Amino acid sequence: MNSSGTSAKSALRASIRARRTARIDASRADSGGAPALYAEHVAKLVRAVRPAAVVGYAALPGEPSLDAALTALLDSQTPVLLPATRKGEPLQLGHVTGPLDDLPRGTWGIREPDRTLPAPEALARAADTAAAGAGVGAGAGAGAGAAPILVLVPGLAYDTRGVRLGNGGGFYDRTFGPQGQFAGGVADGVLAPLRARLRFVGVCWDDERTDDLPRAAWDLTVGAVLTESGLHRVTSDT
Ligand SMILES: Nc1ncnc2c1ncn2[C@@H]1O[C@H](COP(=O)(O)OP(=O)(O)OP(=O)(O)O)[C@@H](O)[C@H]1O
Repeated sequence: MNSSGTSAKSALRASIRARRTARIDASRADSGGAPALYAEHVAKLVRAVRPAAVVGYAALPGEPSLDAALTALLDSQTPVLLPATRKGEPLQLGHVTGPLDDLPRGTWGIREPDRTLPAPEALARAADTAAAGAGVGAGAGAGAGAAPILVLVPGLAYDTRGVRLGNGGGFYDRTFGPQGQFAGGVADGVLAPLRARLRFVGVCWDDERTDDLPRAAWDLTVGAVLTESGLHRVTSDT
């Protein structure tokens, strides 16, 4: 991506962050039904996808909150993992075992699980645990028919092709993007089957869906975008 793409991204981030700040102020007056809407849409998605595990995120003020959605998944015994960030590194992931509000706050005040692993390892274990529970036999490469892993990806904006504008740290790109931790040759016997199970769904607000975002070679794209109004398929795979 050229420097005009980079500055276009920065300008867009600034305007979306300003709108999110205004949203926080507005929601103080109106307690808002958005978390319930996201919970409803996530529940519907989970019923359709039947994932072995769901990777969520613990929202900061202004971001769409998945707290109600993830709490409902935990109540129904669906394994939920949350990310932990370390500057300049791919995401780590850890299982949530108790109430989201009990989680310690890590970098940038984000609630993070205290026991985490690199994402490939964490997801391979989650997949194995789910397979053992279903009596299918362990192995991240449990191959065709293995249950997907749903990854709910927070974004400042998504375009109609599923291109994402993140917060600028590159965490999701380093982990799941085309040049990230899961990238590798087709001959990669461990990562390839695990990667094939990942289903990326972006999460943002309706007014953050846009026609065309600048896209860098490393940017993660998603297969659908979830907003307060529901699930939106992307137009084509990029
Ligand atoms: N696979 C990778 N390895 C190393 N650095 C990477 C990789 N992918 C992205 N980056 C770096 O991350 C930085 C941020 O990228 P970008 O602006 O696309 O982030 P973002 O998608 O908005 O952020 P985030 O995923 O944290 O929300 C860039 O400087 C980029 O070089």
